[in-house]
Amino acid sequence: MGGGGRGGRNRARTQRKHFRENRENVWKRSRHESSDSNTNSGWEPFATQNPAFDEYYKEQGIVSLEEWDTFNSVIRKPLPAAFRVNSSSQFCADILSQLENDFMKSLQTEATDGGEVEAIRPLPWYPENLAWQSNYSRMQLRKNQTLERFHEFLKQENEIGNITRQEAVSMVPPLFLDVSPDHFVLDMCAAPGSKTFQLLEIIHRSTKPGTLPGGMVVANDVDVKRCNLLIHQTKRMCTANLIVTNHEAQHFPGCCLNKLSSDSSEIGVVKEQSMSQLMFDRVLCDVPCSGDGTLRKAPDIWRKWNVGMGNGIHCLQVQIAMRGISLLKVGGRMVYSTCSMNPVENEAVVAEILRRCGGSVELVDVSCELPQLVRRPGLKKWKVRDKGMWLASYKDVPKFRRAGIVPSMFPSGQSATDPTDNEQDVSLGEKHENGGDVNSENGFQPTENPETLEEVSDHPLQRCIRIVPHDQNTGAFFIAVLHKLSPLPAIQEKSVNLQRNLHSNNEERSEKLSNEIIESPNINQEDDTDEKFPETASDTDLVENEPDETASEHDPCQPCEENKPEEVPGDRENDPKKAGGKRKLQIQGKWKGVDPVVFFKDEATINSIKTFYGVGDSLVLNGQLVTRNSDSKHVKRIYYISKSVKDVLELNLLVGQQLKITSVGLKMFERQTSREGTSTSCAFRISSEGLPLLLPYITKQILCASPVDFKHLLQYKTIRYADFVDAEFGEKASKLMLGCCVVILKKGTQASVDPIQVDVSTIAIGCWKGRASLTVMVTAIECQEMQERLLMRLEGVNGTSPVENISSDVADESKVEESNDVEMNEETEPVKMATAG
Ligand SMILES: C[S@@+](CC[C@H](N)C(=O)[O-])C[C@H]1O[C@@H](n2cnc3c(N)ncnc32)[C@H](O)[C@@H]1O
Repeated sequence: MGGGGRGGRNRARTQRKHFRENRENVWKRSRHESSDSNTNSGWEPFATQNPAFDEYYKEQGIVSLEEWDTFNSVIRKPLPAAFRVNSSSQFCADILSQLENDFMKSLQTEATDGGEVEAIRPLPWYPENLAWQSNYSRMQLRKNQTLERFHEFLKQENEIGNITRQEAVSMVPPLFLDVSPDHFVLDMCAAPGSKTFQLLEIIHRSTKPGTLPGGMVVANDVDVKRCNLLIHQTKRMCTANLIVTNHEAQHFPGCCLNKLSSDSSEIGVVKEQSMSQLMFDRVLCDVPCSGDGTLRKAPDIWRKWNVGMGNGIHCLQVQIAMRGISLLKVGGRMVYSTCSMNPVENEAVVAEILRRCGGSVELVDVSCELPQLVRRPGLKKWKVRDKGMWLASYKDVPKFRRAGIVPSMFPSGQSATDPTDNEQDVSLGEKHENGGDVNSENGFQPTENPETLEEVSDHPLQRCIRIVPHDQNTGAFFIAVLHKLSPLPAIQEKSVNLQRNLHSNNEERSEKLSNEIIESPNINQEDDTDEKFPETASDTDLVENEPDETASEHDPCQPCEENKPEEVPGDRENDPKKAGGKRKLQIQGKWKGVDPVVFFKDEATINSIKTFYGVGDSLVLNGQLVTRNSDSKHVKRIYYISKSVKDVLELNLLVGQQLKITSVGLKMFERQTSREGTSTSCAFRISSEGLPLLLPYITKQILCASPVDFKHLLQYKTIRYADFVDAEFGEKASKLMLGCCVVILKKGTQASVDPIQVDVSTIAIGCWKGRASLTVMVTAIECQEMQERLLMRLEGVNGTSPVENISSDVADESKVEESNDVEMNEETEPVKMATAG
């Protein structure tokens, strides 16, 4: 528990609108143009012709000419809908059983009339049958009435966080990352967050109730609005092991603690710092790209596609990947991936990483991993196209184009000024085929005829993975797995030192900061998810961009990318010296646009919470609670963070808040008020996200209800004490303290007097104990979900439907109170109370 599918709250509607606009749903715009939703024919609402695309990819040989027609027809068909069951959800087994025993059969009969094609099936390469693909596109699911029940199921479970809808091939990179629950993982370009969610599922996969994994995920994206999408997406996971940051990935801070700062007690945060540098066991580098692998999902790309898209983003991709490698621990694994088919964005970037890293990084042969995933080897030769010309080597690039077309785009990666320089890297490629073994003895020789002589890389690029749409009815994807064998070469070290100096400067600044201020979420609900072709972005909020340790002064990629540190004009508050003193910083935090968050250490409040709910010392609260308000008397929400996140936040403080954190922590407590007044002893209620983690530690304000009474609570939301079927339960409830309490569903033979025991199957809800009645405090959708799950479990036990009996037990519905005596007082995230009826 603590991580696992209970979110999807009040922002869902706004965010859904947001999602409707994005690439996932782009086929939908064509509704008026297409009348047939049940077949794949008649699905060409967008112009899906682009001669430049055909010419480019035919020449690059990404598929053989014999396959071209099949490839060409499949990429014009809508993408089948795919989704994944959240392995850390409490209801994972129930959902899998529902898919296998109900939907697999019923959809087959209803939708395909017993036809041969499976309506839904598990993806054979995904572990434990967790990922599924339907034979229908998302739009078909929406429009076809016979599929309505299944569509509703997908929507509800997705909103709750029990499943995640995600393109099948997009699930591949996190699998190759080989993540363990104790890993520190960096997701460099993370929004909108489908892979982050998947990483969190893996991190949380074997977590026991009331515990948290040792690892954590830092999910970063340069785009603030997309960060908000990411935050919304990952909220469904209810995790305390995530930090969301907002940086240019190529300048992601290293948070390197120099000696001065580790000895310093002036900022008084931690004397014994467990980390001295932010390094990761795993890095996911799912970079911005031209996105032509998603043509089936986003047919608008047909119209926009041109060769400049891949060429224009190559350098940024190299820089992000190199920053990723530099933040990777020795022995760690990094996955580089794109949803593009273009070798300039794929193999060329991987080859450049290998060149820059010397022998310190190897491209891993993963042919034995996920054996059921159909994949093709990476290319060893390709060409670059620019301004209507095919270029076989850098030498062919006209001088005036050399700012945009750089050597690393070519298989040799060489500028070819000195043929002897190239001996190690390239060979004559006339006779070589992509993916085959290459003899590199010949060395590179400039040629006058690029049509006949091609460069061929001698890096083992065949170890890269290409997934093409017609192999297993998916989108296209590119994946390369890299292993860091040793620290990066000396040139990289030089830049690390430079970076350390900058950190010292930061340290001076941090002396000016008050204790414990960290950056915080500033959840901005502006509605814009336009997942357009990502441009080379610059983070204008970033005032202290570090030098890219991987981009040396002679970085040939410099011309196509603005990567100079940018000072925001007039951004005085980011500089303590200019900001008018300490007080201002305390209020605003370091980063423009993000509210300050503080470690919450108000002992009186923490003790009141512990006493009220009977939480003992076995749950560490001290040091692992954060808020967004430095005035502890007016804190409204208190967030819980894992030990791993705490360590990173402390390090971040010590290094002068290099991380611009937009979200952190699991909302655990919220200030409570009621029209009836509240108990004076505790001002905070337990939030529904925090309940699973807290549940095993609660010994007071907790009751066990019979299935009948539990169901009534979900159904009627508010029940007077005298009206519970189990009178003893009603009486016990009436004797609780006024305020928040927890009701758990009694199991089988369990008697009311038995001590409450919690395990993974325990179902619990937060309630409000009023003067005359008990009211549930969960959202309408959660109530609905829980009722359905309960129904299934109870039906499963007896074979009959005890729920029908339960219904008949409702002697007098008029007894059920309509009123809701709880008043939610939160500013931005009021829990929408389920209302009776
Ligand atoms: C392919 S998408 C990532 C998809 C994401 N990994 C997922 O699975 O949901 C690329 C992302 O990179 C972000 N991006 C673009 N330039 C960036 C940069 N310089 N640093 C960090 N992120 C960047 C974009 O905002 C976009 O969200």
